[in-house]
Amino acid sequence: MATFQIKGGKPLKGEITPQGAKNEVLQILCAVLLTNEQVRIKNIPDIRDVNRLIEILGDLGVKTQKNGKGDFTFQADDLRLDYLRGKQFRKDGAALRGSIMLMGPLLARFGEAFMPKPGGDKIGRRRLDTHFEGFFALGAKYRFNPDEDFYGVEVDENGLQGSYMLLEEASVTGTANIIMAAVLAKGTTTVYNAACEPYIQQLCKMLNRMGAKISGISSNLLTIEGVEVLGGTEHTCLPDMIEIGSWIGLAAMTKSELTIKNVSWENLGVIPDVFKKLGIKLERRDDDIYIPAQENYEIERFIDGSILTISDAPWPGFTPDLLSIILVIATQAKGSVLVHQKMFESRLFFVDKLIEMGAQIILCDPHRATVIGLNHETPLKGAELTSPDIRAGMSLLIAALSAKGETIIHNIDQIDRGYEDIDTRLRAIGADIIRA
Ligand SMILES: CC(=O)N[C@H]1[C@@H](OP(=O)(O)OP(=O)(O)OC[C@H]2O[C@@H](n3ccc(=O)[nH]c3=O)[C@H](O)[C@@H]2O)O[C@H](CO)[C@@H](O)[C@@H]1O
Ligand SMILES: C=C(OP(=O)(O)O)C(=O)O
Repeated sequence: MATFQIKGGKPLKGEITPQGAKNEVLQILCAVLLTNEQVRIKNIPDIRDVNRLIEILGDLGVKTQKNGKGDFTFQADDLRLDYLRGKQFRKDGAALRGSIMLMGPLLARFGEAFMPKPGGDKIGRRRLDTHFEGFFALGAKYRFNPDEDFYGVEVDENGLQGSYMLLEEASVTGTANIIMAAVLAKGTTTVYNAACEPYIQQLCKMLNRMGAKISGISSNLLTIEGVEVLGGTEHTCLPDMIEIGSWIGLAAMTKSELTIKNVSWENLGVIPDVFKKLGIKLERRDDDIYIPAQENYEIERFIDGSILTISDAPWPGFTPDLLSIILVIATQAKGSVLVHQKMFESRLFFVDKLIEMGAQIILCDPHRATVIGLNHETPLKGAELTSPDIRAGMSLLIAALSAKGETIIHNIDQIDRGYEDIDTRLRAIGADIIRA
């Protein structure tokens, strides 16, 4: 398995263009199944999870044509649905989280859908109740008694029927699945407590261009009037906000001057402000983020003087996918912060590795860690580490680039799952990193 060898402590400098958004493109790719016409998608990142989903679509019979870098045309006009019942799909589908979103479009268009228990990061329990409760509200039933590893749902000859649903939680992939099922259902579906991340907004806008009738986009109350058929379209994915946050963190930790190009500011929500609360200076320059080289950054306190807490929440709250990055940056800030990861149970355990590198962190419980910043007075020191999940992996990479000495990171497949060509892009701005 590949590793990264990093010699840290060097300031970096230059421009970075963020890749297309992983979690958006996974939804958008599944939506190509909703029409037999061509769908062209641009700004697709060349990362492992996305490439796997494109392969699954190909095995399912979707015609795939590459027009250029990150630019593909798909056509789902002649599918091999038996692939979904075979052993190969059990293996392929289980390799990533995003494949669960094949279910909604398949159910809507073909009346049945199968799915192995999806993969993705091992960051605690990742239940699927919202997805299934949504399908059941639209009239679907289990095709067979679900076992732990394989699910099947179907709908009778009357097809899916629109209905009202109040989701138990604002699940991102769950909401995407329900929307993709409901666009072809008979009648009107109302989804309250819907997730409303830019990923979901983008999906809804694309579906409307295909002929769907979705209103309430960007709110948590969606109204979807079912239509009989959807047509082709073109779609361009947003820049990846999680990658943008990762670059901000990297700049601060390594005292680097970076410009992040074309970030789509209006889709970043609270992300820039949360980094500013850690004392990081960043400027809006047109649609870019400019981060000057900074010797220090000081964590703010709450107005009453108490220690700052940064926690995750469904959009427009702060995304859980950036908390690991926040945690690593805080290790070299001036001041203290409590990082509270409310959604996932096992995402903070990687702090052990940062502690090994010399960070001052107290893991209070699986959801909360207090970080006492070193104010760049004592650098982290190089270590041999294994990347446990995609965002912890990127955080360790950032720690390594700021650290004194050499760090080796194993299991970098986890990082490649979500960050395109990361070592080449880092070398281009001056990092000393080798893939071995
Ligand atoms: C492929 C993809 O798009 N993955 C993202 C998606 O995963 P995914 O869609 O799997 O995550 P969900 O939104 O379903 O839920 C994530 C976790 O948060 C909990 N939860 C969720 C909503 C809520 O209101 N309260 C609550 O506690 C869930 O129980 C679960 O443990 O959204 C997550 C939450 O932003 C991100 O971390 C993942 O990167
Ligand atoms: C948790 C993540 O991904 P996935 O849902 O694909 O595991 C992530 O992108 O941070």
